[in-house]
Amino acid sequence: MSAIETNGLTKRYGDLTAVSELDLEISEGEVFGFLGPNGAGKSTTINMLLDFTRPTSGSATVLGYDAQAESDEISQRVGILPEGFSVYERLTGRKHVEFAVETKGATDDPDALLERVGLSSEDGDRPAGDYSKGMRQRLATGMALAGDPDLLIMDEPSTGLDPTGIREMQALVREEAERGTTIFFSSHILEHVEAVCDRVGILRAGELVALDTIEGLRESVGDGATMTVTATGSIEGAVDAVAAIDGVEDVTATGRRLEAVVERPSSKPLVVTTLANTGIELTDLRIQETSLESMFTTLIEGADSSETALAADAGDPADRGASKPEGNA
Ligand SMILES: Nc1ncnc2c1ncn2[C@@H]1O[C@H](COP(=O)(O)OP(=O)(O)OP(=O)(O)O)[C@@H](O)[C@H]1O
Repeated sequence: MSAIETNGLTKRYGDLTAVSELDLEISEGEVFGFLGPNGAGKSTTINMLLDFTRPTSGSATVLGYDAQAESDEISQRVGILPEGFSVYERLTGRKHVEFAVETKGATDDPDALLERVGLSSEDGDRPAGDYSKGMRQRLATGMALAGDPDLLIMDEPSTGLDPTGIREMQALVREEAERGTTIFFSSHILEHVEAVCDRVGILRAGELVALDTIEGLRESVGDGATMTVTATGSIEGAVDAVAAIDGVEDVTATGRRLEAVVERPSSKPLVVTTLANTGIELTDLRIQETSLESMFTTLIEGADSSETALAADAGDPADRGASKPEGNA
């Protein structure tokens, strides 16, 4: 059974197609990164999976249940970290978690859940209105973990977290995945997605423009990594042999140093074996990968464009367009 399956899932708001004919299949236990610039349709997709928004056409199943007809079954088994989570100012953090545990009909120890997300028992005693942005995000994550969900849906989970918080969040995602939880993780912070996701889907203006592992995406986009090798003696005689390798370009050598641009990851080891075959002994090898940012720019905007809303840095979340659940009425 797939954890999430969508077939032709489409949402239109008047003339605007927020999500267009989305076909996705996410396996159980997979950590899936859902990427895209602001307004690409990530939250709208999540809202349809959780039946907060009704699709215009198409269908979706979550944990084998129909997203519309069986949304109650789904909500019992899914932990949700919503975008723009707001707290009940006067209620303590612990009360929030207790509420989440009760809603799930579960028996988790609230303090254990708080501890898992880096909040102490003393933090749990404080009104959540006094929490910092990062603490609120941790609290929301603790609430999402109530009842040991089979699927965690996290909309921009790193919002408001400091670098330590981000590392802890990534560790938590990995831990959950090891326990067999499927994780659907929406973000536009590429590094965070690369750090934890098995596969990524990239949405652009409601359309899925890529679906692969990060490594697979590098392969398909053309990696453009720069390899610099240093040899024990002159390496200039090896330029032609290296330039003849498929996927290797712009080979230059001066003295003991050779530099080449490698378009495909699979060509990198070929550079090393080719040099070894010509009897050259290497003392150093450096690879400067293309930044994730430029790779995603290529995927989203096309190679010629310099403009992209997708950034390596999230910027201020307050600047992002909020998409609130619209309810089913
Ligand atoms: N209730 C609504 N009514 C009208 N348009 C909407 C509504 N909700 C979303 N949209 C539009 O649908 C498109 C997709 O929005 P969505 O919030 O899904 O994007 P997103 O990828 O989650 O963006 P972000 O990264 O900024 O959160 C946007 O153009 C948005 O303005």
